[in-house]
Amino acid sequence: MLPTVSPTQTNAWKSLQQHKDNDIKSIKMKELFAKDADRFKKLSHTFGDIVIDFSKNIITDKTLEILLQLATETGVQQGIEAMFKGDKINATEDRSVLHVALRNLSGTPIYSEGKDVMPQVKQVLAQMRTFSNKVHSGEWKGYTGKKIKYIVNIGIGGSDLGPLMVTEALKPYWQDGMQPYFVSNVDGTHIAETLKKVTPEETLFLIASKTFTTQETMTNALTARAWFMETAKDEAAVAKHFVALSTNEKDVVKFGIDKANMFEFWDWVGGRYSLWSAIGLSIALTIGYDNFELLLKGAHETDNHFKTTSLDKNIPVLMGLVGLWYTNFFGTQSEAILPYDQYMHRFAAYFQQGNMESNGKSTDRNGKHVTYATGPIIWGEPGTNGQHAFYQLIHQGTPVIPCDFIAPAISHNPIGDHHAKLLSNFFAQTEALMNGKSAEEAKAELEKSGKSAEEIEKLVPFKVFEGNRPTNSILIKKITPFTLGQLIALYEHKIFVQGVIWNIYSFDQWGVELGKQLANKILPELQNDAEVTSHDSSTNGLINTWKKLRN
Ligand SMILES: O=P(O)(O)OC[C@H]1O[C@H](O)[C@@H](O)[C@@H](O)[C@@H]1O
Repeated sequence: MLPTVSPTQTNAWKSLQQHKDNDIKSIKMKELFAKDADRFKKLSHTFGDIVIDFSKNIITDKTLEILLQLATETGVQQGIEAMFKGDKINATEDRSVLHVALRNLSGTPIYSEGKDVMPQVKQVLAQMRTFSNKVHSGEWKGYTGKKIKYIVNIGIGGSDLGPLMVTEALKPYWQDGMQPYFVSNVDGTHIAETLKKVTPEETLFLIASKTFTTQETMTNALTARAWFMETAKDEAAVAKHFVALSTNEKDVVKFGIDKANMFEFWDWVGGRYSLWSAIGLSIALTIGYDNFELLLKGAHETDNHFKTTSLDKNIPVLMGLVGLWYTNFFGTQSEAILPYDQYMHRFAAYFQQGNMESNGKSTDRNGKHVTYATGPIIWGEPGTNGQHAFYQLIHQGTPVIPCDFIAPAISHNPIGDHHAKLLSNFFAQTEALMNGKSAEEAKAELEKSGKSAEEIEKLVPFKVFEGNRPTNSILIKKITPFTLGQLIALYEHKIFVQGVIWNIYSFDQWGVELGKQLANKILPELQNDAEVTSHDSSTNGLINTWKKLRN
């Protein structure tokens, strides 16, 4: 089970507060670099083809030592063991948390409630392999005998963001002739625009929903089915074009999808951790099953590292601790994820759910309201686009925003000097964020411009960059299915580590459930023109105004 230690009650927490006030408050990272030529060597870690550099953080040896003490005092090691041995660490839903089993291709058993889950995991993987291969070879045919060309994944949240992010990130691995689309929004525009691009004879719809009850997904699925039937006419054709990825066999069958066309997963797979499960079928169909398996293998490599490496060398543990240092001791509220890789343009959006749905909690594992900050706001866009949009605030704004810079060493598109230019920006940004620009430097620069002394004096304050803004740099040899799997799992476990320390439950999402219930309550009130009076005056007013406007 997970420990229930309140982090603020630990000795380490108090030491960290004192350390921040006494040793760190006025420290500048650039001084730390000036003092220690080996800082990069000491604070960067190599994990296969990934190098992660923590050195541009406002940390010293002592900071790390106390942060590690915090991890020990709050039972991070015990938490890791509890997850891997299938304890019901998602206690509010009474479930194990075993996404690590989905990528365990090692042959060792993993247990949930005393039962080895690996046979069923392997069975579904085999089903996914056979199915993907049949689709790619053309053995699986549409109802008119045509080969499947389009994959439309209908799902939302965890049943959408992961496969969407991964298929985009791995576009160079797309199988010839396969085109995936992802429909998530209940806004009819999403499905309507997608259906314009596909043909009923050549499209496979994957209805992806863990619960198979999510309003958006069910609505889009019914619309897709009706659109398909307009052309196909024959109910029997549905079986060739609709498959379900779900834990809920009963509702899948009720929807009209044959049990044989269902790819199962289990309640110990959280939605936002499910891309490794049957939910990844769109990935396997897009990049080929073998590449999907490499993605799993990469993640498994991270799982092994996470499970067996001592805390001081454990990369997800360090990622978690360094992040938490700013959240709890510098009062930062957000973290930016900035991939310098256009293919990874949905990576930040993916971890927005991954992180914010997991650690956006304010009740601790003792049922008490927390007295400290928990999960940060996650956001980000690819570099260099972000540089021309929001980096201004990161450089000179009032909030401090710790950033993760991610870049591949080798581009999939080595055109001219594009990649060197991209990477020059990647390196320059973290350097500039760390060094900043002093008034003297700004003045010296302005003096070269031929401006008058008075003009220079006026401009200097605007040209000053405080610097000392923290960044992690993650350099990856190349974005491949394997390295992407490694990277995603590093972030997943970082979130877990922070959740354990914050003494919260990272694997439920009661905050999302409320919205689902409320929308269902209002829907019937929208079906007629009668005036609505059952809500507050704002909600009534808005509903009644809408009723007038729509006519
Ligand atoms: O796969 P489902 O069951 O359709 O859920 C889709 C999403 O619904 C809610 O928003 C949450 O529970 C998410 O965690 C989940 O990913």
